[in-house]
Amino acid sequence: MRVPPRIMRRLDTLGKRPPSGLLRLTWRVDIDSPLDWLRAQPLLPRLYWRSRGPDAVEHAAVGAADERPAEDGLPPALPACLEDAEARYFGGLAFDPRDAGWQGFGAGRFVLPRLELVRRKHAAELCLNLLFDGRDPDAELEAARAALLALRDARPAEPLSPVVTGRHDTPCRDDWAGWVDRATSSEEQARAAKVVLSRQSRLLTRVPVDPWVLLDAWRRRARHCFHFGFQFSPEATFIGCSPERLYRRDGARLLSEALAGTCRRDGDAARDAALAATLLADPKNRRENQLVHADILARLAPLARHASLAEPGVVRLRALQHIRRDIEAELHPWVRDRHLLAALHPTPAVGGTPRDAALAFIRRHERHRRGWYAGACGMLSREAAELTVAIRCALVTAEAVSLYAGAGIVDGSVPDDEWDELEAKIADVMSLLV
Ligand SMILES: C=C(O[C@@H]1C=C(C(=O)O)C=C[C@H]1O)C(=O)O
Ligand SMILES: [Mg+2]
Repeated sequence: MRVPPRIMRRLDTLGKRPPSGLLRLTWRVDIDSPLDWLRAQPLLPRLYWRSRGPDAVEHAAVGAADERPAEDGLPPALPACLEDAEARYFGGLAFDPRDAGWQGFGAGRFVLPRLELVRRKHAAELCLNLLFDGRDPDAELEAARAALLALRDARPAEPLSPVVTGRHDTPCRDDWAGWVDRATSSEEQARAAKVVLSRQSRLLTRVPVDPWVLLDAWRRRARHCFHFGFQFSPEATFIGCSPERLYRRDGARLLSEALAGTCRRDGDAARDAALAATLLADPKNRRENQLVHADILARLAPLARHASLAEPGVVRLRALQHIRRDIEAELHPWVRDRHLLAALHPTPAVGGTPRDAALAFIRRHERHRRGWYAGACGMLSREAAELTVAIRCALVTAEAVSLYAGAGIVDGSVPDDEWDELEAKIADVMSLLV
């Protein structure tokens, strides 16, 4: 891939008198499909992030100019030299702050990419990040040159074909029914009014699935979702299309939401509307949602000057509908993303409430490792941050695609119905693979 000569010349002049802090060198590129570009790049990590909504900007990134592991399951503070910069870190946190995470992913990590491709509606640009924070400036320039040399042209993909040869569910249906009965028993209900239980469906594949090709096909069926992908090693890639925002922060203005409570769609507008009305009136589904917004508002209270809750609405996805209530808050000026993540994650939409009792139930029963499933992932910067709740996702390895789905178990939950809800939540991605 051609890099403008002025960028190379700039690196040469920087060698003579290196600056301090972050330097971003940017140039226009002619790239229509950031995912086709990303899958052609040899450099790791490979990262992809697109926020929700029709005007969202696409980010595809490779390599690391800086990398911050999240210790204690909390996101790292961004380095002081970046406080003024436009630097964007991409990454995520595992679901359980006590879990070491999946192999290669860790409890959490955020990366300032070496190269970031940013695509807005009609234009794309590449940005090279150089960090002069006391490290050897020559080594930094050398790493930047090597990253530029490694750049490859976008490579259009072969379409996906069915590749699944087997499926293993953890838990199986019987164990699931036992857990739901247990979580809804009066004894457990006294401890946790809501526990979100989950399942891993490991789909064995005849040939390795290209995670970026799968994400590209999936995102087209999940238009009103966040789209993400994280690959830190050749062995495993985490991708997903999640409808759920953990939060978006613009300066001190915060948007969050309670997304919980689910029913199917019927392919017909009138029947969809009738199902949505039933959903909004259903006590079990209302309870699932109510426990989420009550917890988010309570946790925001010490961090915000004020916070407000919108009326319930229904989000329509391809095969499902969810109850959603938007939350808006004005944060105190001292609040950082570390505080927000520590307070909000994991919300009762994916953990349960009270948090400790729900996590204890999950740790006691679930045998698969959630890793980054139901974690928080997205983008952090000084000015703004946005994180999605990492649901509707898949971990892609050479031999298998593992899908994850959970359901909020509250008083009134019926094991078979909750199992069907899990099936509906993986239906979109399944239909691309089998
Ligand atoms: C946990 C998941 O989804 C969550 C559970 C929901 C529910 O039980 O109704 C709905 C949306 C999410 O809050 C998942 O998709 O894995
Ligand atoms: Mg539910």
